[in-house]
Amino acid sequence: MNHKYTDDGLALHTDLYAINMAETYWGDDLQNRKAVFEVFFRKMPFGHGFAVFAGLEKVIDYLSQFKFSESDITYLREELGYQEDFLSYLRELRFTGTVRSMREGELVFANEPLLRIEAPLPEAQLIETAILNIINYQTLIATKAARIKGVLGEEGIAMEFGARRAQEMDAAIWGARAAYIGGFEATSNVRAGKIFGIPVAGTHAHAMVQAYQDEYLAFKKYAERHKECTFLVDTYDTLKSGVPNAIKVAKEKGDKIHFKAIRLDSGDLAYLSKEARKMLDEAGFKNTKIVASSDLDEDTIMNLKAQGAQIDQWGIGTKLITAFDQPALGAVYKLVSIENDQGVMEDTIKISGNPEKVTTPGLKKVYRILNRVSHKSEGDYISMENEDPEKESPLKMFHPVHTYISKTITNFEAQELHTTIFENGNLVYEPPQVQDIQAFAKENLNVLWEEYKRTRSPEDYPVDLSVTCWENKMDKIHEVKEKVEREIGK
Ligand SMILES: Nc1ncnc2c1ncn2[C@@H]1O[C@H](COP(=O)(O)OP(=O)(O)OP(=O)(O)O)[C@@H](O)[C@H]1O
Ligand SMILES: O=P(O)(O)OC[C@H]1O[C@H](OP(=O)(O)OP(=O)(O)O)[C@H](O)[C@@H]1O
Ligand SMILES: O=C(O)c1cccnc1
Repeated sequence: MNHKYTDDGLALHTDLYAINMAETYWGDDLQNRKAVFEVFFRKMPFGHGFAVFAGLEKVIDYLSQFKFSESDITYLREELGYQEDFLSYLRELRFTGTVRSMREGELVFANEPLLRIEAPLPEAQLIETAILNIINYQTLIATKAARIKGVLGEEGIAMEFGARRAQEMDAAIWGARAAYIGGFEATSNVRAGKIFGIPVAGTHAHAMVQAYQDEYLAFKKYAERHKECTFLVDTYDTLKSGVPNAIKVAKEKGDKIHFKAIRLDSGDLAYLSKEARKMLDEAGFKNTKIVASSDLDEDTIMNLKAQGAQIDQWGIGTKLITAFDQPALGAVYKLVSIENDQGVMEDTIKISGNPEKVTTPGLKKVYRILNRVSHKSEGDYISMENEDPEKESPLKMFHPVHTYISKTITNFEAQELHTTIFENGNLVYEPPQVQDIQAFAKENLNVLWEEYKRTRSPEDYPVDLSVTCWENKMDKIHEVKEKVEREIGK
């Protein structure tokens, strides 16, 4: 650790190039030039049919506190050689922009703006890394949790057990919250419980049985101090020793304890759970539940359910908290509009050989098109800022790349998905409690057809552009191409 500078702020939680770009703009007197950036991802994570947006609360904290501290300024001066006049500018810098965003728990899809940031150019540039860092991780984990919960259904209780395997402490904390947003019932992470007010749950480890070197004694001692008892039964031999010892202690203690559950953490979880269930039932403990853990994910859970495993509660760590099968969401932050020398906003575009990677220029809005008859979503619709899809009936929806895929909607409601979070630097949004966010995410699932919710090969959910938005994009592509040709010809 470099003890020369205190770590007392988050403004330096950025990539060096952002500071160098900010310096370039400032040096060119562009520090008040308005810019608009959008955050979006290009591919659905885990091949899932929907993603669950999370991270906004942390983005709000970050932007509210955005400020270079004196030690940040000293570091930039002494170690990186930035000049005094630029440092004076940075010292005074606060976030003064306007942010429109999806709400946490919203169902989101590839290629639609999750957040829109309108701010003076250097400010907007400096905050890119932190915003992506937050949204990429939390949305990924909330989506993975929703995917796992989708396989478990209402009756399968999901507990987040990942703190020890998470990519560092912040990931454990915010991952626990994201998992809760995605539908998990509890976390084993006590600090996350304290910070966010989410339910905490847990059992005990093999170490306790090893410490007593006697399984019966370990369970008995635990039961002397705890009314609620879940015994881990696989330290020596699940069926010959673990389950019988748990039953023995529960019988001896009678009403003094609540024999809540046993936990299985190794071996054939399907077989062991079925056998353990029989033993518990025969001993009169029909209400005692079975918890399973051990490298679980949605595939293993599906498999175990198909085998008739008698598991009521699921402890899920590594594969959830590290988003094991897809460790990055890949959300990006792209400039869509910039003020010109005359003070007029001009749309910008980033061209790519891959048509799916060409950005969509301009200030836009995102709507969910709800069919008034089925009450299901027809897809999301991205329009230019000044358009109102409800004024268009019938509404033409078409695939933005394969334009021949189209449909016409008549009886619909267009629900705008973005909410204003900051207005000229002022926070105008009150973040909801995480319980309400979880309920909101669950409720949102009602508008999706089942075809988008299945774990394997879900249908592609439509994210379409309005005709005006699409034409604007095509015009911009031609404009940029012509300009490049002209430059080459010179
Ligand atoms: N019946 C089953 N069907 C499919 N997968 C299962 C079944 N039972 C267990 N599994 C999964 O198989 C893997 C078993 O891993 P492994 O054999 O490495 O360890 P283990 O049995 O848990 O023992 P230990 O923890 O002592 O290494 C885990 O991912 C577990 O979730
Ligand atoms: O398998 P995961 O999905 O990551 O779930 C968390 C794992 O953490 C614990 O194991 P660990 O070996 O760390 O400790 P223990 O002694 O409690 O089993 C627990 O028993 C689970 O197996
Ligand atoms: O409470 C448990 O059983 C637990 C918690 C974290 C990791 N593994 C298990």
